[in-house]
Amino acid sequence: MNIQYEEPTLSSSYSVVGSFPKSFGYGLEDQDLDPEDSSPSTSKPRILLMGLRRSGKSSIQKVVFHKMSPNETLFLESTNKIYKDDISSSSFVNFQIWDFPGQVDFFDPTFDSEMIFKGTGALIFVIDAQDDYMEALGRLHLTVSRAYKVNPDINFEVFIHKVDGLSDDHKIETQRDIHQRANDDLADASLEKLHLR
Ligand SMILES: Nc1nc2c(ncn2[C@@H]2O[C@H](COP(=O)(O)OP(=O)(O)OP(=O)(O)O)[C@@H](O)[C@H]2O)c(=O)[nH]1
Repeated sequence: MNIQYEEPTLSSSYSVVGSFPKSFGYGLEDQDLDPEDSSPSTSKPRILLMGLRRSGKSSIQKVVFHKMSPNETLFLESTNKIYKDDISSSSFVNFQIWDFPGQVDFFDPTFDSEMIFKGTGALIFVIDAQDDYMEALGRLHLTVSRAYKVNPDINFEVFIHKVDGLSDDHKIETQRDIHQRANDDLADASLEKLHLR
């Protein structure tokens, strides 16, 4: 099977990720660490990748930072625990990406939201545009409201992913609809101060 990713055509507050840069030239080292570990690396700036199962979180991380070809992402297995990846190509580029499983249960007592969200700079929520995104919107709302409660300084980014199967009109309509619904949900919960980008 051959996946073809097209260039992203939209750029606005809601990021539409339609293709992966071919090479970012980062020399990286994979790590599969326990999130509880207290090594000094855990104090690096941290970006969280969250979203429903199969939305494409690991693919984004592998293609952007590990030069994986988009076709190879077809064979990625589902992530079943938090996968911490050190991105440190120089003293200027030095941060961590935490790739979460799609089925994170925020109500599970072992999910330590304090530890996870306190030290986080940005949370990227990935939405599969080819899927029915209503469930993803519910999950987005739950995720950002939980994270905001712990750390209101987090930058929240919504990536509308897998737009390669959509027409240009459909891309714009999907982006507008997701933007509208996500912000309506926040307004309904009196969380207007929380800004999604
Ligand atoms: N059409 C299309 N498929 C994609 C794209 N990005 C990823 N995929 C496919 O989506 C599927 C799921 O990708 P993953 O990266 O494993 O998704 P995930 O969100 O990490 O999944 P979990 O670990 O289960 O939460 C794979 O078969 C990928 O090849 C894209 O931009 N377009």
